[in-house]
Amino acid sequence: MQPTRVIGLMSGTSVDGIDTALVEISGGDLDLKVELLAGETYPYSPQLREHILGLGAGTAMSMADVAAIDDAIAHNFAQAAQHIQIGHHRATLIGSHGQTVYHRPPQGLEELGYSCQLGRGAMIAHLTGITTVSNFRIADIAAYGHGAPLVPKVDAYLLSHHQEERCIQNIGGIGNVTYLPARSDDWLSQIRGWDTGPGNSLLDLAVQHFTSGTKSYDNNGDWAASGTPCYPLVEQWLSHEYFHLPPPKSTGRELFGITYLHDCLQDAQPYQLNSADFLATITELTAVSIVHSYDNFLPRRPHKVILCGGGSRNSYLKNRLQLLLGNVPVSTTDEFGLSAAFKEAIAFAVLAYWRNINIPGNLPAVTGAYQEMLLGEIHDNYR
Ligand SMILES: Nc1ncnc2c1ncn2[C@@H]1O[C@H](COP(=O)(O)OP(=O)(O)OP(=O)(O)O)[C@@H](O)[C@H]1O
Ligand SMILES: CC(=O)N[C@H]1[C@@H]2OC[C@@H](O2)[C@@H](O)[C@@H]1O[C@H](C)C(=O)O
Repeated sequence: MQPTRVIGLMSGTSVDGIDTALVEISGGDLDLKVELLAGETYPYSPQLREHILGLGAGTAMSMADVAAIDDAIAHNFAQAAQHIQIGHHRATLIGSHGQTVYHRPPQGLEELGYSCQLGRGAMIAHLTGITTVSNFRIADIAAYGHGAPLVPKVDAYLLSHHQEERCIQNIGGIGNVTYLPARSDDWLSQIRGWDTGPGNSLLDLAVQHFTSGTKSYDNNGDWAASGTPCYPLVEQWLSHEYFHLPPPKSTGRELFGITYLHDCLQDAQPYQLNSADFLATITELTAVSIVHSYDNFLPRRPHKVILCGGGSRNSYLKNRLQLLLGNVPVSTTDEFGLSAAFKEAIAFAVLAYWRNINIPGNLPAVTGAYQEMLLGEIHDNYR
C-alpha cells in the first residue's frame, strides 16, 4: 500500500510559531512507519503572539477580538500547510493541534477538564482544500481524561525498544514525559506519561523580564550557565503541590506562567541573586522537577532519557539533567532517527492518520480517561 502524505501542525505553550511537518505514514500501530519529508517552523507575527499570550494570561477582550485571533491562527496554520508542500507532492490529510490558549485539568474524579485550542479545523480544510483533523483533546476529556499528554502513544510505536526502558522527555514551554517499558507482552498497559511541570516557560519569561523584552530565550542556556543555582530556592519551589501530585496529571501556563514567575522573583529577593543566578536557579528547578518526578512516579529509573522539544537545544539544561541522572545517558530523539524539533508536529500527523483509520490515539493509563478514544474531529474538504 502507498504511504499517506500527511501534514502535522502544532503550536505549543511557548507560542513561538507553528511547527509544521510533512510526513509519509504507513502501517497501523506496531508496524507504524513515518518518514519526515520536510519540517519548518513559521513564526507568528509579534502582534499575533502578543494577542495569544494576552488571551491566555487573562487580558480582558471582547468576543469579537477572540474571533479575530481564532481566524488569524487558522489562516496562519493554513498558510504553513500550503508552504510546507512547495516542491513536494500534495498531502491528503492534515492533523492540526491548533494553539492552546487555556487548559484546565479535571479537578476531581467526577469533574470534566477543559482545554481550548484555537485555529478551527474547518477553516484550515477549506483554505487548504485538504481534509483536516483537529480538536484532538476533547474526546479524551469527555471520557474524564486530562486530554494531555497525547503524544505518548505515538512515542510508544516510534521510540520503544525490546530490551531498554526509556523516558522520552519533551521540553517545550511545559515539560512532559513518556515512560516506555521494554516491549514485552503487556508493555502497552505499563506505559506512563504526565506533564513534569515547567519546561522553558519560566526561563523564557525570566529572560524577557531581564532584557525588557529584547530577548525571548536563553540561547543554548549560556546566560544561566554563567550563574550559580540557589539550592534553598529550588527546594522551596519544589514544594509546589503540582510536583507532588501523582499522575495522571497535566498543566500549562495557567500554573507555570507569568504569575508564578513573579512569585519566584519575589521569593528570590532575600538572596539578592543577579540575573544569571536567577536563570540558573530556574533552570535547576526545571531539571530537578523532571528527575524528581521519575524518582517519585516510576517503578525505577529508565535505561535512557531521550530529549525532544526546544529545550533539548539548551546545553546547560541538558548537562544539568545528565548530572542529576548520573549513569543514565541523556540524548535527543535526533539520535534515534526522529526529529527533536518536529516530533510533536509529527505526532499530530500520526494522530490524524490514526483517526482516519479508526485507531484510538489516547492511552487511558496516561490521561486518566476511562477508555480509549478516537481523537480528533474530521473536517472534510468540500471544495
Ligand atoms: N537554541 C536554543 N537554546 C535554548 N533554548 C531553546 C533553543 N531553541 C529553542 N529553545 C527553547 O525552546 C522553546 C520552544 O520549544 P518548543 O517549540 O518545543 O515548545 P512548544 O512546542 O511551544 O511547547 P510545548 O511542548 O509545551 O507545547 C523556546 O521558547 C526556547 O525557550
Ligand atoms: C493543553 C496542551 O496543549 N498541553 C500540551 C503542553 O505542551 C507540553 C505539555 O503541555 C503536553 O502535555 C501538551 O502537549 C503535548 C503535545 C501532548 O499532548 O502530548
